[in-house]
Amino acid sequence: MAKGNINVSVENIFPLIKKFLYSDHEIFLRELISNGTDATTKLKHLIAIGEAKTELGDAKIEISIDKEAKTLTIKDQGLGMTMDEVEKYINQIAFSGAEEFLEKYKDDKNETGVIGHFGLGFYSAFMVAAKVDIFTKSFKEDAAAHWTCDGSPEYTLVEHDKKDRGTEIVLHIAEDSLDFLKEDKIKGLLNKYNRFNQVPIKFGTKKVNDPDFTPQTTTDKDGKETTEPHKKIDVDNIINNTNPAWTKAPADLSDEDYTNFYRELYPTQFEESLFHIHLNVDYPFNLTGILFFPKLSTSMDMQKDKIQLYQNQVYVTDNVEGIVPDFLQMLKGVIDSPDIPLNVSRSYLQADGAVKKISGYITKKVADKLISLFKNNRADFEKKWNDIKVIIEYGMLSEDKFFDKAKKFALFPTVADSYFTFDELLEKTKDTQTDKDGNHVILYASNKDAQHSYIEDATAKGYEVVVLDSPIISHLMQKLEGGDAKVKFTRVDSDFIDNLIKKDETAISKLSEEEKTTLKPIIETAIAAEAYTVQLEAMDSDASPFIITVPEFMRRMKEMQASGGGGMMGMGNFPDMYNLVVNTNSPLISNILNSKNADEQKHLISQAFDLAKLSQNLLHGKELTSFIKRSYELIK
Ligand SMILES: Nc1ncnc2c1ncn2[C@@H]1O[C@H](COP(=O)(O)OP(=O)(O)OP(=O)(O)O)[C@@H](O)[C@H]1O
Repeated sequence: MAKGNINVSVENIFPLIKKFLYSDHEIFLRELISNGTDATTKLKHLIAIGEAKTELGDAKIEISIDKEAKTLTIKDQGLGMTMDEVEKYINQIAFSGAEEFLEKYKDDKNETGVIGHFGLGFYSAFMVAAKVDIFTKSFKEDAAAHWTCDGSPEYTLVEHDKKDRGTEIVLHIAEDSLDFLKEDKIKGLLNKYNRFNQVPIKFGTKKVNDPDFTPQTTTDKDGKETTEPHKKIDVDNIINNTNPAWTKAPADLSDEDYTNFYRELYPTQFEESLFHIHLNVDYPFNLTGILFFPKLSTSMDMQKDKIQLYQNQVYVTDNVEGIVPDFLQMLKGVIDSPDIPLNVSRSYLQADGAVKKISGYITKKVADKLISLFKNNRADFEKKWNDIKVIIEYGMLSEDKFFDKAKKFALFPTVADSYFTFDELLEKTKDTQTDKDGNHVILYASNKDAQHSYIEDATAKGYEVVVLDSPIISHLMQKLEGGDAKVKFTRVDSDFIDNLIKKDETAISKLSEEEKTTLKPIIETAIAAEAYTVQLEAMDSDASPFIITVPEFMRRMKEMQASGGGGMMGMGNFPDMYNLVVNTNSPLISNILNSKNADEQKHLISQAFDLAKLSQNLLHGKELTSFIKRSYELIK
């Protein structure tokens, strides 16, 4: 028997391991299963190259709980260890690995940047165990070994009579970690970390129909048929799928396989995805995965279902910040890469060259997929546009390379449900919508219903009005305008129709300059205390007498500030600014001007002003009530 001291340079490493990131205690199971998985795949390799003369058999990893003995056992049928190997791998290598890991992170408890925490390895067992036994038998001829350690730096290592190949790790669960003896707890952990593990994991048994049994159907004297119940048998309860879709070649998968995988990944998500992108690269880094464009939904499940990061089919985290570009974090799916350094802080991750390349590769694959969808089936792409536009618009804003590609397929739907790319839109509108100064004006509405009357005026003139309603659209407009000094986006209600796109013809005003000077203060007084700038304009006599407009520049700056930076500082706090455009050619305005009765004048102005407000959805509360009262009076 060998007794020894694990080479301790940190005074006592075990209390430290125990304290390490309290909430992460559960990772011990993932670490031990990973060791068992490595041991199994290593053996498979040795058999394949003829170095191990044994059969792999139905090698699996078995997890079992003994509530009475208070033990949790992880047993594999991998290559096992000889006595010498235990000495080398567990007492020296594993220990120095754990030591190095703790040295790095012991002062880092609050550093949320550490993701994954891979690398603590075998000694993470001491986060939950008061004592650990290892029983191991190598595939080589040597005798089996029994190593035990109770959390002090002392261990014992003796021969053992274990006959079957592989390693059995028995954790004597500590009093403060008894939770890990509960089946549901272990089931939950296996499902979280290991449901796509490369080697099958058995946890208990389950009852299934006996395949060798055919239930008999008998007919009684009344002719009623009864079928006997199916005979049940106990089989291993294998908790994982060792060949998830992302590990297969895209050519071997049908659309249905992808749909099924989406369901497998997010069992509580009933909405299907819009389309998928299969990632598969082995140079200059290794990465596989499948990303799904979800149907946009506000349900909580959707927020919960994030992209999951795996390393060799072992779950690491669903925080992919830094690895997946920000704008694609709304996607769902899986990324698996052994090349992502996981036990490093996030700031390091973002500076890491390989990780940057991964992020760039993902962006490029997504853009390529979108281009092919757009080219191959434009009608379908148009149908999906509403669900994907926020992601694409966000991407165009945040990644210049993506902007260049997406400009070719980003769509601008019109109020009449036609979909144009930006270039098509410019081409379609360049003749009709270029003003006298050569500015090419793109008219848009943010809400088809609320801006209905303005849209009507614009379409009556033969203008195209596009519907742009994403929260970040004002930033994107700014960016698109930046690309061409002559292109200007203008919302349909930002001015009266003739001013939206100024043409050369000047309308003749029915009112003289003198009449205008008289009219303006009358209106200003009647609408006093309101934040409106009165603007007299000669318009078509059939056009509305009063029109409320919201100047484009001020509104857009406010919107940009509200949706995160980009606007002018402090603009977000400015009150809304409105113009009241008075049509001096409207017969009603002549009536107001010619009325000798001040009360009647005020009455007409209030009624027309309220109607203008109503068409901008600005009439609320007390004002709306008195408008309704006044209107009923009129029809009495
Ligand atoms: N179940 C096992 N079967 C065979 N060898 C094992 C087993 N568990 C651990 N070992 C040996 O002990 C070594 C150290 O294990 P440990 O988990 O501490 O580190 P690691 O697996 O090498 O790396 P990581 O830090 O990524 O876990 C392993 O490299 C392996 O050689």
